[in-house]
Amino acid sequence: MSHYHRRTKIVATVGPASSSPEMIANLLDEGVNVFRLNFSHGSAESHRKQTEIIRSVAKNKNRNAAILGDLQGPKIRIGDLVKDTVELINDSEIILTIDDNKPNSETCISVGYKALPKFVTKGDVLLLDDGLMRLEVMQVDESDVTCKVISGGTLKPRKGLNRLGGGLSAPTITAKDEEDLKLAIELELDYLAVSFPSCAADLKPVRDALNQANIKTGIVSKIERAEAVASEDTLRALIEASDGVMVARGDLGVEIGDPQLIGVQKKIIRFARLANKPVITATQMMESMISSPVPTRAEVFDVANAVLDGTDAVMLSAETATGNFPAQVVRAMAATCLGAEQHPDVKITKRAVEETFYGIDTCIAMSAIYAANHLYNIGAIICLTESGSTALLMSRLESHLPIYALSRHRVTCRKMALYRGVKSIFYDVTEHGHDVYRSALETVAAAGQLVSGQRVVITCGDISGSGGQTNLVKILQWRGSEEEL
Ligand SMILES: Nc1ncnc2c1ncn2[C@@H]1O[C@H](COP(=O)(O)OP(=O)(O)OP(=O)(O)O)[C@@H](O)[C@H]1O
Ligand SMILES: CC(=O)C(=O)O
Ligand SMILES: [K+]
Ligand SMILES: [Mg+2]
Repeated sequence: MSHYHRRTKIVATVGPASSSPEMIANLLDEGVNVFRLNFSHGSAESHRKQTEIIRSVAKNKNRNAAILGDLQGPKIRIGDLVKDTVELINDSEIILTIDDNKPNSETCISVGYKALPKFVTKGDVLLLDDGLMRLEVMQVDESDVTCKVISGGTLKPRKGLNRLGGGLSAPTITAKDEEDLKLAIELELDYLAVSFPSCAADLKPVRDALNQANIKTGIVSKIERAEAVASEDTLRALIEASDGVMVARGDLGVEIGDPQLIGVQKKIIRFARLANKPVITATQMMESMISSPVPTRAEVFDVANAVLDGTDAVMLSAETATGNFPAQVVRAMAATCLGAEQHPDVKITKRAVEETFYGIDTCIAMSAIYAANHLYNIGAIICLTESGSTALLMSRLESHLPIYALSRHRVTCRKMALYRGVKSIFYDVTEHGHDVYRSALETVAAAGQLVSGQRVVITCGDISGSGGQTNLVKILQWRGSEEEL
């Protein structure tokens, strides 16, 4: 009965194509673990309603799905255009202006970001619409930036503007973000993504607000600015100050260039795992499935590559928010993850062999994975966890075995939905008295995991239920529910 489970988690952005209870149910059935609400789109009321729908559908299905809110952040966008679309012709000249009194035309486009002329200089390359169009800065004066079109195309209103190499800075938390932060706290979202932080200090307003509200929402830092990856120390400190990170390839790719992004993705994932933080790989993973029922082979390999890099989760954006095939893309992604996870490199860990552990819980978590990976006839790893930290530590090491994380806190169960290889089950340890091990094994067996005779590695604290730290690892044999242990 023991079967292989997908370890890599799937984050799906909810939008007009996926907002109904029926579609949320479909997406859960196809394997979505985390739903993303993008605060760049939709009203507070729509996000409130969506949160309610996701929670009630997940509850009916007895699924621990997390919700991730994604702040808009200081994304620099062009303003409205003189027409629905404007053609940018190669080698022609256009002006980006911050002067609100200047009339828009096909060659004069307004930009709300007032610091633009201060931050760009002659020779800079500016990218529009996630890099689809390219401009070179020819001349800068007080309110106008005159550019030559290097690579033209059809421009739509309110598209993003980036500078190659980064450096277009604005405060990380905008007035809109402050409102959305309040909403995230009101809704007690499981995770909140902060857009465009350039260093650890940028997270402080969000961290302070969450602490003040005394809620467990985890901060996910979106790595999408050249500055955040310019130095390894900055990147490490940013990851350390976060509860998780996202490789936000849409903006990061246009700032540093796709050829650089290949190595940077691997580095961010490696640093996150070493810092014991979960990591999401995002954007254009199966982009063609917005309008096609099957992914391209290149997309399948891009998703697989992120899995082999060690990502906890892969993310879908417009594919599920506005695409024509939301359920099919989740199915294709799930199948791809399962395929990639067959690679021997991600089944056994080589990490930590020469590391010194400073915490007892870290040592227990690492020992449990090593024991499980090397023990004959083992069916599962089980951890009893209050905050989920043991499950997170365990999932930083590669294994082919499922980590069953049993917690009596609903919020812990939901947050663990993001961790690679972890299956969370709601289980109130305080109701099981002296028979905790047996009931824990029965719980996992009921989930369909264990075959009689298989061994199980289980970790817990000696005073489970009081929040005491994990200090015990035990190996037990499952002999079926009718017999004695
Ligand atoms: N809630 C929503 N309502 C309407 N459209 C949405 C919604 N969420 C996403 N979309 C659409 O899906 C596209 C891709 O989704 P995504 O979340 O990546 O948006 P984005 O604006 O590119 O992201 P970001 O805000 O991170 O820059 C968006 O450009 C938008 O057109
Ligand atoms: C997700 C996002 O914001 C990006 O990829 O840029
Ligand atoms: K956003
Ligand atoms: Mg972005």
